[in-house]
This record gives sequence, structure tokens and C-alpha cells, in this order.
Amino acid sequence: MLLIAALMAIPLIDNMTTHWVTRDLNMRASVISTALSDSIAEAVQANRPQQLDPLFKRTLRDEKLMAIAICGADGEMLHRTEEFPATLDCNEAQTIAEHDARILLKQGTIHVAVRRLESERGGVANMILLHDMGFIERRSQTVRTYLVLIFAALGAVISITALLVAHLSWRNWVSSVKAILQGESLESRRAGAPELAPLQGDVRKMLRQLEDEHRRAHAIGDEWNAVRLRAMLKSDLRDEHLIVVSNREPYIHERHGTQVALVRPASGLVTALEPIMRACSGTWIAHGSGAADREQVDSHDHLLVPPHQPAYTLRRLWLSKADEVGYYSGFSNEGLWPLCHIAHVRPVFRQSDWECYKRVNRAFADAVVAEARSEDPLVLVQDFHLALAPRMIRERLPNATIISFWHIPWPNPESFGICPWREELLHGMLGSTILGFHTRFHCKNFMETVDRFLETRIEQEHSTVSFLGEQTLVESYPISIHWPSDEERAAWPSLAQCRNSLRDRLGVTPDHLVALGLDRFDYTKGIVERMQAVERLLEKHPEFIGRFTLVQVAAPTRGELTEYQTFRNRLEALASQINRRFTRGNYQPIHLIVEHQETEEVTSLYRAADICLVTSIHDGMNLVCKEFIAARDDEHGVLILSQFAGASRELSEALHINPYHVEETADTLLAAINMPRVEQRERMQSLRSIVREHNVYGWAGAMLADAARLRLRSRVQARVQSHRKRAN
Ligand SMILES: O=P(O)(O)OC[C@H]1O[C@H](O[C@H]2O[C@H](CO)[C@@H](O)[C@H](O)[C@H]2O)[C@H](O)[C@@H](O)[C@@H]1O
Ligand SMILES: O=c1ccn([C@@H]2O[C@H](COP(=O)(O)OP(=O)(O)O)[C@@H](O)[C@H]2O)c(=O)[nH]1
Repeated sequence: MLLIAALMAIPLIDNMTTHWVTRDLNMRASVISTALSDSIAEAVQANRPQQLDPLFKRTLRDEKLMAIAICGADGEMLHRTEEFPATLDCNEAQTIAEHDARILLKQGTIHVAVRRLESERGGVANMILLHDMGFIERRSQTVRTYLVLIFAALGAVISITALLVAHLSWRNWVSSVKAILQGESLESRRAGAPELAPLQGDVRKMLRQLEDEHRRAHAIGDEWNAVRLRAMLKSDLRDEHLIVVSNREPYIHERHGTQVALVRPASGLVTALEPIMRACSGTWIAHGSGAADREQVDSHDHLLVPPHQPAYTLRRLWLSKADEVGYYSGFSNEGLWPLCHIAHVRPVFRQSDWECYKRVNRAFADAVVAEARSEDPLVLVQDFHLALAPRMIRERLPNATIISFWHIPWPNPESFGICPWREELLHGMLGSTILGFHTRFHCKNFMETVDRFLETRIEQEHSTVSFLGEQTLVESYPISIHWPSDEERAAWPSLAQCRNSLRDRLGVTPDHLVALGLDRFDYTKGIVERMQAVERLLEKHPEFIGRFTLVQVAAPTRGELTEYQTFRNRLEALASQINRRFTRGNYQPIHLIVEHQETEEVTSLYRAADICLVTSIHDGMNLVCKEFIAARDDEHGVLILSQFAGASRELSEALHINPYHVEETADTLLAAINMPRVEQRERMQSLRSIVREHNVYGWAGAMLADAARLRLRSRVQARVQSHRKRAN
């Protein structure tokens, strides 16, 4: 560009130079003619022009003056110096001088000036002065060369400066892009490079649009199902092999005498994750806790499940009895479980349990690494048994996408702070890419806990925690259940069959009122408070004695722990006491079944009951209430739900209670018994549409959509960094 500009400037400069030089030569001609006028007039008058030769010779020493001639008044040439061109006469010289004063001869361009000379004695002559203009061309050439050189130097300086500026701007821009990708605020960076702000704005907008599209495409609210989840895994996550890791396994092989029995454990975690694994396939790593488990696996400890319709691989992990006791019963169930549930049970923390917990978490992390099929696997770490595993996996597989889900509540910082290894646990969890809780409230508690005990940067706006150069998205994903298909529903026994078979078993009439409680035998489930409410109902409304029964299924759980044994004894005693009080013939108000029920029986019980009672004193989510809703395709039945269960946030049409308020629960029981069928239907319809829409595929879909978004981010980030490296 600069060169072109220089070449364009040359004719202009030539013109100006010629103009200045012509003016200069005209002045010189006037000065010379004035100086010589007397001598010339005298010589002309004396008619001896030759006598001027010495004078002209001296004058011609000026290198630019080339020749001189003297013309008479009538235009004839009187005298001329040797160099004066023979072809140029006096009249022509006069004409040229009056026009542009230049003539091109074989010597080059010549300037022609004619000056009239008058002597005091009246003699008149014209003097012609020829100046060589070749020097102008030489000077013009020099000017051209300098001009090109100057412009070239200028160009070089500008280019180097531009390169420097571009380099600095690129670095600045790259780090800004990096900041955007990491979700940082741009305000401080903008202040440093205002000229880059629009560009940064564009990049930020582009990324947001990408993310929004992702969210829109996978928004919970559109109906989710297994097919859609599978399709999403395939399209958005390149069909990545899914690895789930949890303590509890989905299928347990138990030994019953000489027989091996397959048991589906009573666990909300298993209830939720099993359909996800059926839909997505992959590998589920879990503790092989069944007495006959080892006999069922191959040499890699693998087993295809479900046994009659294999869809995914179960990888069983073996633990020594001592490790199982220390890690599961000890640190997890005597320490973290009461720590996270407000159940007024004092957590127990033992150093030896902590050592087991660390060792077992390491074993699970090793198993994940062994099962990974790529450098950046998609790993779903489940629950409080494995708080350290995310960091341990991250150390071995830095590019893994680790989605951790905490299935139980997260307490406030004061409560959590009593744990002697609080920092280690938080450090472990923050190895996750995404950390999920059931509710926003649990997320908030977690963020506050992190803020209290670790040096991190928390961005509330983006729900992220940055720690040791890594970022964790802390988000709420309310877990749910598989919504039964028409085919599955068609296989269910009818409502009437379910009602009648239960009432037959109880030895009561078909119109007998039944409330159902179905839980693990856990002190967090509020079973004591539930029985007290039934007792209070019967005290206040004796008309229901003989007409109302609470059927309470309490599946044995964690029975090796004293706390659970004590609780069971207390509850059984309470049930007996209430039953003794209100027994009439065969009738007992509380029917306690301390036995694990298989899924089919559970569904049948849900369909048989008039009321489902979920009175947890604290519960992460509680899936029993959602299963009850799903089972009631007759759109009847009333759900009484504790306000301290995560599910109460979603299920607003349930009758909410505070389980500590026994009187209120008793009154709510009465309201449920008396609820008109129209109202039951309205409430149940609303509850059913919520659970159908927010099913477990939506839960997994939301997490996987976020994972896909973050994987995309880190790919863009990696690309920006590699560009930067190349630019450096
Ligand atoms: O495995 P166990 O020790 O026998 O205990 C059973 C499960 O209990 C807990 O379930 C929690 O997860 C549910 C699903 O998210 C949720 O609805 C419930 O509120 C929680 O209590 C525990 O978190 C699981 O790990 C256990 O497997
Ligand atoms: O005898 C029983 C008792 C419970 N459950 C199942 O155990 C799960 C309990 O999950 P929830 O989330 O309510 O609580 P958790 O026990 O996981 O704390 C539900 O799927 C129940 O159907 C079962 O299969 N058999």
C-alpha cells in the first residue's frame, strides 16, 4: 500500500519541482540580463557583438546556463555563443518563452528565457538565455529514490508495530476467550483492552447461544423417555461409554439354603439408575455384596444384566469384611448419613473407618480407570459412599467428565463442619466436573460449606466453584422414576384385584380404609411419627377403629448397626403398644411387615391403598411417593408427604405435613380419608403429569446435556490454546 502511495506521489512531486525550478530560472535570467544589459547595448550599438564573447564565456561558467544569444529589434540573430542550437531562431525562442518556456532538444529539456534590453542611449535588443533543465530530472530521480526508500522504511516500521500490537492483542484476546470459556467475568479484562470488547462480546454471545440451544434441545418439560435419552447420548456425547459407580449394586445374588436367589435391593439409587443403564448401556461398578455374587461373574468380575434381558455390564468390586465394615457401616452410615440428615442421631467418626473409606474409594477409582475405554470417559459417581473418588479419578484421567450425584441432603456449614475430615471430603468432591443435588437448597448449603472451609472462587451466577484451577458446576437435578409404559401397565393386576387381595390378607372387608407406608427400616423415614399420628387419629376419631389400618412395610437395612437395631426394637414395640390399645377381635390398626418386598408386590400395594404416607423426618428425595403416583392410573388415592422430603418441592398437590407435628398429621389423615373423589382425581391428575414429565430420563438427560455442553466448552478451549501456542 505504502509503495503504491509513493509511486502515485511521484508525478505530483515532479510537477511541483518543475514549477519551482522554472520560476527560479526565470529569476536567474532576469538577474543575468540586468547585469549584462549595458555591455550588450554598447556592443550592439557599436555593431560589434563579438566583443561580448569573453563576457558571455565568464557568464556561462554557471553550470546551469547553457547558451546565450542576442537578437536585434527586428528579430534577426545578431550573435550567439557556440552552444546555442542552430535550429532555434529568435522568433521561435520568443514564442516558447511566452508559453511554457521549455523545449526538448537532443541535449535534453531546455529552459528558454527572452529578456528585452534597452540602453540609456536608446539601443534595443533581445537577449535569449538557455538553461539546461536536465538537472531537474536528475534531482527528480533522486527524490523518487528517497521517496521509495522513506516509504519502504515507514512501511517496515508500521508493519513491525502492527505485528507487535496484533500479537499483544491476540494474547489478550485469547486469554479473554479463555476467561469466557471458564465463565469468568469480562469486566476487568475489558478495561485493559477496550478495542477488543466488541469481539469478546461476540464470542461470549456465540457461546451463550450454543449453550442455550443445548439447553432448549434438552429442556426438561418436553417428555423424556429411554429412546430420547439413548439418542441424546449418541448425538451429543458421541455415544460415549457410560461408567456408573456406586456402592449398592442393582442385582444381588443371595444364597437361600442351597439355592441362589436374585434380589433387587430396596434403594432409591438403584430404582433410579437401573432404567438409565438399561437405556444407555455401559458399565456399572458396584460392591459385590451378595453371598453368592462371586459365583456369577466372569474372570473380569463382569456380569451381563438384567439376567434375562442383558442391557449393560455389572462390574462387581470385592471388599474385605474389615473394609466393608469401616467404609460402609462405619464412615458412611454411622458418620456421613447422620451428619447429612437432620435426624438428631449423633454422627460417629473413627480414624480407622476413615482409613477404610479412603482405601475403598481408591479401589473404586482404580476400577473406573480399568473400565475406561477412552482418555475422557463419562463417569457417573453416585452418592456419599464415594466422596473421594471424583478427585482420585481426576488425578488418573484428567480429561474425564465426572458427574457426581449426592442422593441425600447436604447440611449447613455448621453441621458439616463437625466432620474431622471435612476439607478432604470437599476436596474429593470438587474433582467432579458436575456435582448434582436434588434441590437448590442442598446446592446452596454445599456452596456455603465450601466457602467456609476451602480457598475457592465461587460464582453464584454460574453455580460454579473454581478450585485448584478446575471448575465444578454445582446444580440441582431432582431425581425421579421410570414412568411405566402402557405395556408395563397392562401387565399389572387390576385395581380391584390389588384392593381385594390386600384386604383378604388383612382379614377385613373390601371397603376397609388402608394407608400404606413403605420404606427401608431407617430412622430418617419418620415411621415412629407416622404410627403416633395413626394412634392420635384413632384417639380423636374412634369411629375409625376397626375401619382403618396402616400397612407399614419396613425393609430391613443396615441391620448390623446398633442404631438401626435400637430403632427397629423401638418401632416394633410402638406398633405392638398401639395395636394392643385398639385391637378389636382380629382387627389391628397397624400391620407391620418387616420384610423386603419385590417390585411387583410393591406396585400391588400402591394400587391397593387409599392413602400413601411418606413422613420422612429428612429425605434427599424419596421415590416411594413418586412410585405411588405412577401406580395410580385410576387417578385416585391421596398422598400425604413430609415437607422435609426433597420430593415435596415438586409435588405441590400432595397433602404436606410436618412429621414432628403429630396432631397435624393425624388431622391430615382424617382429611385424606374424607377427601371427595373429585378432589382426589384433580390432585392425582396434577401429580401424575408432574412425575410423568419430570421422569428419571429427564434427570439423566439434564445432567448429560450439561456434560455435553461442558465437553464442548473444553474442546473449544483446547483449540483456542493450541492456536495460541502456534501463534507464540
Ligand atoms: O444402599 P443402602 O445402604 O441399603 O441404602 C439404600 C439407599 O438409600 C439412600 O437413598 C437415597 O437415594 C434416593 C434416590 O436418590 C433418594 O430418593 C433417597 O431420599 C435417598 O435416601 C442412599 O442415598 C443410597 O445410596 C442407598 O443405596
Ligand atoms: O420392601 C421394599 C421397600 C422399598 N423398596 C424400594 O426402595 C426404594 C426406596 O427409595 P427411596 O428413594 O424412597 O428411599 P431410599 O430407601 O433410597 O432412602 C423404592 O424404589 C421402593 O420401591 C422395595 O423395592 N422394596
